[in-house]
Amino acid sequence: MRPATLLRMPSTDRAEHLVVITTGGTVATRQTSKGAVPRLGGAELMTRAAGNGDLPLRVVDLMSKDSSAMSVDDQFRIAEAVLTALTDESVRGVVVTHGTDTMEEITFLVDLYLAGLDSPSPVIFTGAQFTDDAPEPDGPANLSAALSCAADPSARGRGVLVAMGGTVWPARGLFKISTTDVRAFDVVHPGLGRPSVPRPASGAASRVDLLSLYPGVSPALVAGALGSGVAGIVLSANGSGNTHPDITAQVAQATAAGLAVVVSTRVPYGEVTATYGGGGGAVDLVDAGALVSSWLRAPQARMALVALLSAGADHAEIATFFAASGPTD
Ligand SMILES: NC(=O)C[C@H](N)C(=O)O
Repeated sequence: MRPATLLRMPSTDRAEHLVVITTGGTVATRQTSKGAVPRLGGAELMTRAAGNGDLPLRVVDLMSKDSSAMSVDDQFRIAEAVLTALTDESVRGVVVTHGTDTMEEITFLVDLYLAGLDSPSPVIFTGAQFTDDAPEPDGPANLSAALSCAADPSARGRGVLVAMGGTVWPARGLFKISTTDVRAFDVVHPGLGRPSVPRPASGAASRVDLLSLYPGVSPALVAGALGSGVAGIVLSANGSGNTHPDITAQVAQATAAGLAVVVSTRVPYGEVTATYGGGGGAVDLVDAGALVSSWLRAPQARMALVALLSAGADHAEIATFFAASGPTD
């Protein structure tokens, strides 16, 4: 494989190239006496990668963070960097290196905005499960695969993709399935719709909480969120969107106060449909004013709600978005 070449051209006279945006994550991580932390910048990462063919690379070292430590502002900065890169006509594709812990959120957020653009250029995220100084780091192969994918004409127009562990996944429906396996991800369904959301003028304007529900959960969980100034709540409920009746009463209070409440599930696969009643079923939650996210799991449903509320979407527009996020076939 040919080693990566870094672009050294003035910005006014650029040849076709790929942009690599680095953000940290295990792919850039080394062991220290205080645990593994991101240490490598883009130039060092590129010495380990190939696969970009004849296309030179322009590297943007945007941040160096573990993905679990990202703020929503960081996530919007990453989205902005990708979308800005795509405005340059000489950019054939964008690769983003990122931690795997919250890969499902960032790839989904970027795809929400990419879906509203007229840009077929591939946007490929990648990362690693093993640190750069591990005996067999997976980062170099993943990075090379991401560069190949970004340079591959067949990746054009497919939205944000994730290349890792020898597989390429779409962003919509993605979730992390293993803390250690190189096959780190799966999707709830391979062909989900890609409704877009308008970009807000200045990043995320709305805070959304994600609450995990379980037998015996305290209704104070929802009450606490309601009193904390959030604009929306996503419930990671049980089964096909069910919970305890005490939660339903709190949801009714939250929706009456103007909050958007969206029901998802902690179950990885299958459709969430309002089927059960009994006080805490999804039928009751919908009666209490909640919306159902039939396919997007809680982390991506939360990101959707952050973007929708930041764009000023109302209840009907939020419902339309989730209805359009199911399988297209
Ligand atoms: N494999 C990884 O990248 C995990 C790391 N904690 C991160 O998300 O940044």
